[in-house]
Amino acid sequence: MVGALNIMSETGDLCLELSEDDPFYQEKKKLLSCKGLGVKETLSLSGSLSQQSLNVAFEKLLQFGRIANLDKVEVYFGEDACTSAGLYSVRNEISALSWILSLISVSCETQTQTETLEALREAVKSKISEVVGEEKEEARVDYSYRCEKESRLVEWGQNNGVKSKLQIAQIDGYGRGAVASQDLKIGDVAIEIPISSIISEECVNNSDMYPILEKIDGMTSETMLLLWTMREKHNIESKFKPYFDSLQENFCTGLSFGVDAIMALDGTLLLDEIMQAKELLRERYDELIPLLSNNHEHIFPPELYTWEHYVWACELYYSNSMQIKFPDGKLKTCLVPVAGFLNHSVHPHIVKYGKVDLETSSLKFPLSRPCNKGEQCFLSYGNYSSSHLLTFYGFLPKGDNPYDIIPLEMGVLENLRPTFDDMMQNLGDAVDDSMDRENTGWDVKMAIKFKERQRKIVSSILDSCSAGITLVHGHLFP
Ligand SMILES: C[S@@+](CC[C@H](N)C(=O)[O-])C[C@H]1O[C@@H](n2cnc3c(N)ncnc32)[C@H](O)[C@@H]1O
Repeated sequence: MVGALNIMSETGDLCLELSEDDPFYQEKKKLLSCKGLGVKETLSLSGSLSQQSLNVAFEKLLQFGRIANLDKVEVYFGEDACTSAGLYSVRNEISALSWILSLISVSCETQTQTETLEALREAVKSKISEVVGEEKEEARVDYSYRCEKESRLVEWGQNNGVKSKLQIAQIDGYGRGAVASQDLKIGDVAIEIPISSIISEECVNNSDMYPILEKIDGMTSETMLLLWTMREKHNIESKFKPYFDSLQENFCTGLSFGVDAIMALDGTLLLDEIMQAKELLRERYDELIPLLSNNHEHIFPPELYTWEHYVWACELYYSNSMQIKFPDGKLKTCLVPVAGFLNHSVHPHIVKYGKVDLETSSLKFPLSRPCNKGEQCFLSYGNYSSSHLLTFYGFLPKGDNPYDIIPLEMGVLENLRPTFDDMMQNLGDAVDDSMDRENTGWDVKMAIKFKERQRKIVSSILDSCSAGITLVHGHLFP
């Protein structure tokens, strides 16, 4: 819980409090104070409020909610990431607004507060549509694709306690995705998965691998799970067989980029990111595999632990795993069948999903903004830059990605311009459109697309530098 809000019915006050359990309590306390707010705030909602007082109350509630709902990256950038309109990120805005709504909904209200709270609820809902307004679109479903493996997994889910209000389909530009099968409103749970249907370290702990792996120095629970997955994928008796059968044979992330694609990335920071990630994987593999071959071939069959199988498993975990907080308080890396079909968006419907519900022993995916029947339901994987998404997930998000733009200070504009001029030169000229795209590989196409985007960003930074410099000069030498 990121904060608390209660209504004290006798006085009609609304009390907000930042929870001391918040992992970024100190940082958020500072950010609140920058906005003139404390960790405890009271809003007076007694009687019927004028429109102006209501606006003031809503603004205060939103400012508090935004800071209480900042995630790790947003806390790190803090005020630097805050726009003049007070927005930190779309994810944060949706998160803050749905948080406010959920708190208002559960509050006990007296007769006099009903009207005020209803007006506040309306204000929150209209703000949510304002933030994501342009993002409502029907999913373009490819009906020629017969979702056989996917349907088998959905059926397996139903037999294992999975509840879903989404349908799995092949969607243009996204691979498989989840489409709302009915109109869903804020707070509705789109998918619910019992913990028994989640793949986590428990699976390794209950397997014959565990006694061997636990004796290996420096072995982490993530690596154990990776090794378990590499073998379990081929186990025809596996409880999770329909899940493994539904996975792609090739993930097509940046880690699988071939030489031509790597060359096409020349001059970008992504080239370094991919090369470093690949080298790290190779080093880990070379250290790990000899430890398994020591007399344990029956448990770790060498043909299942090849370099190719290892990269596949790493790509699976990079692109499909989730960090889930379990009732024992531990954060565990998990694979979550069915929910793994949810794609990412910078305008997500689901932002809060990382914690097992104690009452139901299940993982719930509640909506933070409405999703109408026929629309694709999106998750937020996190505030990632395009280079991270391409390296580890193999896609570039639609439209501009706000996390590509590092908050810049006016004072450093002069210093930045030559750096970005150099970067622009290194990126070279735009690719000739007449290039033979028909015979270009998927990886080269993606590399070229990434480079085009980088060119656009660097060019827009150069424009901003020039505009900023002109502005500063204008002030100094009117
Ligand atoms: C958790 S899976 C989601 C389901 C996936 N589409 C499938 O067919 O299995 C993550 C992968 O989905 C794809 N993906 C997720 N969000 C996307 C987006 N906004 N645009 C394009 N592809 C996306 C990427 O290939 C990513 O590695």
